[in-house]
Amino acid sequence: MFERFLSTETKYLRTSEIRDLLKLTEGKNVISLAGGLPDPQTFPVEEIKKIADDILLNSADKALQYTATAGISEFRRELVNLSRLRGISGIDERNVFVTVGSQEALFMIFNILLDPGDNVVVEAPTYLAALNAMRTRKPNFISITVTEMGPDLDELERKIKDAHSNGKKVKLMYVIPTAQNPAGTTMNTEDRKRLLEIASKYDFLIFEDDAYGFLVFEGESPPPIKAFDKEGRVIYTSTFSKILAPGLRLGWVIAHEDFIKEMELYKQNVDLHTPSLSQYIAMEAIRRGIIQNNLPKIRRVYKEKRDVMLEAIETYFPNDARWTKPVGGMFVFAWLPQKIDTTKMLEKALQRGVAYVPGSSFYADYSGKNTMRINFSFPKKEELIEGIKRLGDTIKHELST
Ligand SMILES: Cc1ncc(COP(=O)(O)O)c(CN)c1O
Ligand SMILES: O=C(O)/C=C/CC(=O)O
Repeated sequence: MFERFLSTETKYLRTSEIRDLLKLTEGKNVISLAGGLPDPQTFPVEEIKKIADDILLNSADKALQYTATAGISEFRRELVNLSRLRGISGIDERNVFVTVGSQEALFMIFNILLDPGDNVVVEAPTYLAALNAMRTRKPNFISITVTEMGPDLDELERKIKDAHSNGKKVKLMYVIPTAQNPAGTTMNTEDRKRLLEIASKYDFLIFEDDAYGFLVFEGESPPPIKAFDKEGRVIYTSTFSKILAPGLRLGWVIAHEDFIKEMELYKQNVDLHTPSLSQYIAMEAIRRGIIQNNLPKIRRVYKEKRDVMLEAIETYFPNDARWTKPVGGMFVFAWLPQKIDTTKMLEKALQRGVAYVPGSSFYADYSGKNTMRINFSFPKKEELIEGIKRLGDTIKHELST
């Protein structure tokens, strides 16, 4: 009925397999290894309740009111402090912008920057909801292979030189340097600095998505690329979804103040401002040290769950499968024998009571047909084992047909 009335951009929208699977498996007897849901045991429920009570007692007139588009000033100042914990310094509140989850930041930033045909570098694989947000802008994707060390920078430099020799300029690179979604990879500091040098040499922007920056549970979490950015070339985003609660729908951007002004102009037309109450809750959670004090527990829970999943994969997956060993984040990415199409196999897995995200959605060109992303943060440990067993049985049956 509405097809003929839809805008061109709307026709480019693609569904999120993650969101669809959340809907499909909700309330069903299926062990979901699909969505990257935080473990509810990591939510500081009592502390949030106390904060909400205090806010509504002392600041209801502001916390329930319209507030500034860029974010509440006091909160933006607290975000400067939280970002300092991640190693980002030399900024003030004029460089900080608050969004409805970092997903809103993704959508806004791509819409502010990208024109049809712009050359955009992405990792292969990368976060599928970022690809979907970019697709409506109809860019030209340049995909860079993700190795165990993160994006292959030799391949990157080669492809950029090639683009330049053909008169093509690269607009930006979208990169997840720490505990990457879906691959789980983490770039070392040397490669982060090298990537920034390449961006400066060829004059393109870096969009650094640091959604899991606080969730490295093995070794140190290297400083974000933004920490080395002296030119204002890096647009940095992060989120409270993994360190406080995703239902608060809170993310933030750190960028040159001129870009923040562009975001303010854009967001006035989207939703006026980010929910005031959520901002007040997160601000108090930072001030009271609740986030900082909860991080060790979150990291311990996810490291233990990662170990349970990796052990189960070793036991139940076929020998010719391979998979990542993430040092942080919430996911393992697996490559299965070439004959398997994980998108086609999903229905059979669901019938056996397990869900995962087919890997091809994480590739700009929908390649990776034999790959899958499996989540370890949400299911209980015993469900992780049973889910991987069901998945292993599904794969072995697929291989036998
Ligand atoms: C890499 C990445 N970026 C952004 C997001 C969006 O998260 P949110 O909107 O909850 O901040 C996610 C959520 N899983 C993610 O994995
Ligand atoms: O699983 C992911 O990567 C994203 C989770 C957020 C969502 O539920 O869409």
